[in-house]
Amino acid sequence: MPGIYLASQSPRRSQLLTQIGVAHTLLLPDPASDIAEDPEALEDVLPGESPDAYVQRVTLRKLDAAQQRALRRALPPAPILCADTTVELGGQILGKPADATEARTMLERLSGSTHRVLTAVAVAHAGQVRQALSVSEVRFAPLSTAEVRHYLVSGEWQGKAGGYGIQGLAAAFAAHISGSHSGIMGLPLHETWQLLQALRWPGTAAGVSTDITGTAEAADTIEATEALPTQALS
Ligand SMILES: Cc1cn([C@H]2C[C@H](O)[C@@H](COP(=O)(O)OP(=O)(O)OP(=O)(O)O)O2)c(=O)[nH]c1=O
Repeated sequence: MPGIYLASQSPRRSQLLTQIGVAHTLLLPDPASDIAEDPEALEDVLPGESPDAYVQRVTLRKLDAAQQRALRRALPPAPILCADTTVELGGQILGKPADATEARTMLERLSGSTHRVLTAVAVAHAGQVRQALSVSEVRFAPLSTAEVRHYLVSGEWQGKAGGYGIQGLAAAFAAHISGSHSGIMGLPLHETWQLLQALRWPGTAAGVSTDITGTAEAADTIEATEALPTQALS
């Protein structure tokens, strides 16, 4: 069963895709042209841009860079999937903290309040681009100084939008969540599955068919994962 291309350096996104049985190959930037094609270099928020518009724009930039990468490498055609996650508090975007001091500031701001986690996912295939936006709300309990310090020492804030990962220690801080748990982690699985189904891609055909039972569907998708183990194309 053919796989899709996942253009993401985030191991979580690959794990989440595997969780729903979508075989995939990583399509990562060339180390030599990292800066030229790295859309994060173009991640500045535009004047007046809303967080929702921002996260979708960045995702489409990532997708565009990934499509060019696939063309340059003359890869066999298959859907290319990208995503971007950002945290929004009081209309302000909280990206990935650069260091522990910035992570502390973010955690102190998130403490005792509700923020939104936005994850945009986009897929390109056969001249079509489809995109979805997952919006979740997370309410953090008031955090003590000791809790913040302990969290900073764990290092789990690194590389995470808003300075925390819901899949780790910070789960203890989340008093209430509404939306998509996988979306908060970086890849909203329901929306992703819907996008892939809309393409009628064979790797997700089990989900497209209407005459397949739940058991057969699960067997199909497991087979698909095993048939093409995840590998990096860097
Ligand atoms: C809020 C939150 C974010 N995150 C992560 C998801 C994303 O990996 C990261 C936000 O960074 P992104 O820029 O979305 O993604 P990335 O740089 O890790 O990977 P790539 O651009 O190559 O796809 O924050 C969690 O893992 N858990 C959480 O609870």
